[in-house]
Amino acid sequence: MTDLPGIVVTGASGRMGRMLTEIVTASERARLVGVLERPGHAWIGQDVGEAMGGAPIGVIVSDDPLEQISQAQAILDFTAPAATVEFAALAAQARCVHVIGTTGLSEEDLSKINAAGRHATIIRAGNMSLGVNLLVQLTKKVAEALDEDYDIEVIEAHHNQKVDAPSGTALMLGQAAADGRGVSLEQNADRGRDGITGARTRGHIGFTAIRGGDIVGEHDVMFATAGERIVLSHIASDRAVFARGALKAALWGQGRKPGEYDMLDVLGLKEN
Ligand SMILES: NC(=O)C1=CN([C@@H]2O[C@H](COP(=O)(O)OP(=O)(O)OC[C@H]3O[C@@H](n4cnc5c(N)ncnc54)[C@H](OP(=O)(O)O)[C@@H]3O)[C@@H](O)[C@H]2O)C=CC1
Ligand SMILES: O=C(O)C1=N[C@H](C(=O)O)C[C@H](O)C1
Repeated sequence: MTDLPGIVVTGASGRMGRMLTEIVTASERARLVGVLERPGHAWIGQDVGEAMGGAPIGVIVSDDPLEQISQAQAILDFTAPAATVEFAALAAQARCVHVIGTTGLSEEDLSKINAAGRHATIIRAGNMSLGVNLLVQLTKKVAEALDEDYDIEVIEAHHNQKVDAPSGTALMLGQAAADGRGVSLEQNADRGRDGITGARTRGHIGFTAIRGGDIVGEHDVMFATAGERIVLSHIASDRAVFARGALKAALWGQGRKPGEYDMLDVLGLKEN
């Protein structure tokens, strides 16, 4: 029992933090050794099971990331960019696995995470579900097969509390489309249309973000041309798909050398 990898969940009271805490607690392949929230949070010092409205599980919510991470084999981190950069540095110190689901990371954040990857095993993806990672590979293949007569549009929908747009998943799908086409996403992305925009630029990859209610996460990649449209689609209806993917990544990362990996590595979907 005690040789199971010890997992710390960050942002425990968040939508994903709660789901991750439940999934790790129920797992027979890992043990929950710590949960984190920010200093001053109402949950600090409480048993996380009770804080979530259930029975105690013997894990107390802490605001001390250094102490928690130093006793763990992996951190599951779905929080916010500033927190994730801090946790990556601590994961590097502790030489452990850092599974990053946080989206909305800036180039500066990414370069700090990359530096942490010299000592930590970092697995980062804007979406940890099997379905979306398959969709990424399908998008690349369809984009490879079609020319610029097909306009590519990525449409995403999320709940009304989401703070970043386009979603991390939409950016993964846009990147896959750009890779399939052999072009740079930065130079071809069309991320905000408003007013007299002029006609669509041939070859651009468009992004549209819908925010409403409690939508968990929906993504379409549309290839539209005169007379027909192909739409590749994914709907997440339960956050458990992300949490299960994150735990799978943490287990896959055990004993893996430091560096940066993604879910395609974990799921064996990466093409050479
Ligand atoms: N890759 C994937 O598969 C998925 C990624 N995500 C991403 O995960 C992130 C979180 O999403 P979601 O759970 O919906 O967001 P929530 O806002 O519900 O949860 C985020 C949690 O992180 C906490 N937090 C922020 N800073 C710190 C800190 N310094 N120390 C400890 N805890 C901290 C927040 O606390 P407080 O409320 O006090 O700020 C909050 O509890 C987003 O970036 C989202 O896009 C979501 C789902 C799937
Ligand atoms: O914030 C969310 O909720 C989600 N975020 C991720 C993203 O930005 O793509 C993944 C999922 O779609 C849910």
